[in-house]
Amino acid sequence: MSGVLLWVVSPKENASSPLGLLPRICTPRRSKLCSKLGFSSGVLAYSGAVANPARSSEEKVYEVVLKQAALVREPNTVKKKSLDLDERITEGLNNWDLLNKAYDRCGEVCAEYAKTFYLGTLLMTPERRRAVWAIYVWCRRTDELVDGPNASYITPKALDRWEKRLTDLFEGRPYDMYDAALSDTVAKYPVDIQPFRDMVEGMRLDLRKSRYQNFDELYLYCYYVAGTVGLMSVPVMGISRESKASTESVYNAALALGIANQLTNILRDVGEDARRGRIYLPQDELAQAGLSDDDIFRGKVTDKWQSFMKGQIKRARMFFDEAEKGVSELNSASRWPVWASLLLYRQILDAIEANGYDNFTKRAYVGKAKKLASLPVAYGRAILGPSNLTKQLVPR
Ligand SMILES: CC(C)=CCC/C(C)=C/CC/C(C)=C/CC/C(C)=C/[C@@H]1[C@@H](COP(=O)(O)OP(=O)(O)O)[C@]1(C)CC/C=C(\C)CC/C=C(\C)CCC=C(C)C
Ligand SMILES: [Mn+2]
Repeated sequence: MSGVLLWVVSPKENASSPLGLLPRICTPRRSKLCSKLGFSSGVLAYSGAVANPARSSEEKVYEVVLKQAALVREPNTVKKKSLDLDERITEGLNNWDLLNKAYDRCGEVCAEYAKTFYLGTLLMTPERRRAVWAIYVWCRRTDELVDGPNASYITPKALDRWEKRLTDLFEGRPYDMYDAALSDTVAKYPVDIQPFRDMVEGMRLDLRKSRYQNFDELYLYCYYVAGTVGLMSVPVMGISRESKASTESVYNAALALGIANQLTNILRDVGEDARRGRIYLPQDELAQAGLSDDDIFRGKVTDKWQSFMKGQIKRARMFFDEAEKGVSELNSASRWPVWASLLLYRQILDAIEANGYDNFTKRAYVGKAKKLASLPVAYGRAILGPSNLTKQLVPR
């Protein structure tokens, strides 16, 4: 995989170190829009937000949610050029063969990097399945830019080039096979470029920032790198025709699942991140708990650490709870992989608890037996259709 990423790194940039600190002081506020925004008050309460004229991250992100929901309702407003494959990759093949091959390759990458998820996608219709693979591969490649073997060569300029390439593929000018698959997907489904751009923004943030002052800042980061995945996926996975939920509420749930996954990822990887000089925990909450960066670097499990971790885990679970409300509203064939991924990822939090909150030296993981046991549970939930409890606010 890393080979296909090298193009964004110019030889000149190889020499420079991309890691630097540029902390940004954010000014969150506890929004009255809380319930309207679809965040449980408990979730917001944890953000430690105070009255302030600046918009909170939740509000900024909610604007994107509304935009995505509107696109699904009015798909015709999205005008995309048809796929115009580059000569470099069309030579000797017609577009049809090429596209099938491109999607197959996406499936292979997906199977290699995320086996359980890949198996889940096999339950989806062939069209949807390959579109999800194409999105997965683009996300994985984007993440690899800052997390993969060539990460130390990645500069903001390289990310600018990656974003330019993204624009090109949305306009029907894919650069390589994987891009060609995504280019086709975004032409077929009402997928907007904004969440993709925002994910690249998250990678920029990772290059320049290694501390988060408060939960509002961390929330924005989690949106960029993971909430975006939820917003990208819903138009492809589809909302059930029987669903009476509003489109916004489904997108909100998708966003919440991305945030929950990322928060869990962060809590699992505290030790690993600290060894790279990174602390993805709200600084103000650490201070309130009587903890400092040095405590994290020392990596000793103390009473203070345990009680801090309990609060962080509680918040991550709230986002999972928020996400649960939307899964049943998805198309029936998409529900099982999403339930499976939700149940599996959430169990990482249980594993952190079972490790006595030692996420400095122990890696929390879900064992094979538990993974297997979760699959029929996910299936059971997936066969239950959309709830009748939510009111349809807008036609779909
Ligand atoms: C069915 C399903 C899960 C679909 C999503 C498929 C998809 C496009 C996944 C892309 C994931 C990806 C490669 C993201 C790049 C950034 C990243 C790596 C984020 C972290 C994922 C965990 O990966 P890992 O443990 O390998 O992390 P390391 O890189 O090793 O540190 C994240 C924690 C976030 C992933 C976020 C999601 C999968 C969002 C899921 C939300 C939905 C699919 C929406 C579901 C809809 C409703 C209504 C709930
Ligand atoms: Mn990663």
